[in-house]
Amino acid sequence: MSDERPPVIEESTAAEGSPVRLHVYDSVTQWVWGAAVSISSALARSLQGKARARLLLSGGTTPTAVYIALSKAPLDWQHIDVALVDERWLLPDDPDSNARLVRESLLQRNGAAARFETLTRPGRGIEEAVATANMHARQPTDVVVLGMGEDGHTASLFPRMRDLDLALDTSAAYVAVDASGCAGAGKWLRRISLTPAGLRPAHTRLLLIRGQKKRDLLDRVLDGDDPYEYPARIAFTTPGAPLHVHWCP
Ligand SMILES: O=C(O)[C@H](O)[C@@H](O)[C@H](O)[C@H](O)COP(=O)(O)O
Repeated sequence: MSDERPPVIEESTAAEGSPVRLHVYDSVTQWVWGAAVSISSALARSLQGKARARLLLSGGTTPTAVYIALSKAPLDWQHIDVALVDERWLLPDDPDSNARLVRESLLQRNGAAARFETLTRPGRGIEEAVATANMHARQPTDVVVLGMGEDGHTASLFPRMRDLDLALDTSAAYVAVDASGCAGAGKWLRRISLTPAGLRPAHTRLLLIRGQKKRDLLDRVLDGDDPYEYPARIAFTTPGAPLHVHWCP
């Protein structure tokens, strides 16, 4: 654990070099639009320099409104590849799958033109699904949108999860995980998750959180660097782009 907290700057015009930049909004509406504009600007910047941009999205309850707002952005969506940060071991049309959430929120309106890669497919075993995800992950990732659970998990990396060390240390972008015994995983114990190695190449990293509980948790998460205590720490301890945290009460 480090003694020093990473510097946090509570405004969007943060100084260069800070590993964590906190964007604070007064209302949910401002948060939704602020986060959506940040994601769409990052994608537009990426598309200025190359033919395709790649966006990785988390599930959970928090980001839906942001994905709906983002789906209205006037982007060159047919040149954007959308994939998932993590997935429960469910078929993509399952109401509890992250694929379904992204399909119903982002892949609508302008966003309907994006190319979407699910992490699961009918008839495919979990190791095969992970191998395919790792093959897709060879394409450069531009933007990663993370969430954080109340136990300090991010993606599907849960505190005290079996084989968390392997997931944290692997050079693979995705791994299959077994979250047995992790209350934060709910009833979805088998999952596929992005790893720090998968996060590392992204040019833009965002963490979307809301509410006082998550803000207090964020303070604890930022007050150290041990990912075994709070796996969400990989969001700012993994070398690479700074982490933009978008928060509102
Ligand atoms: O599929 C998942 O479970 C997510 O990708 C997960 O990592 C999510 O981001 C957090 O659990 C936060 O979820 P909430 O927004 O619901 O708190």
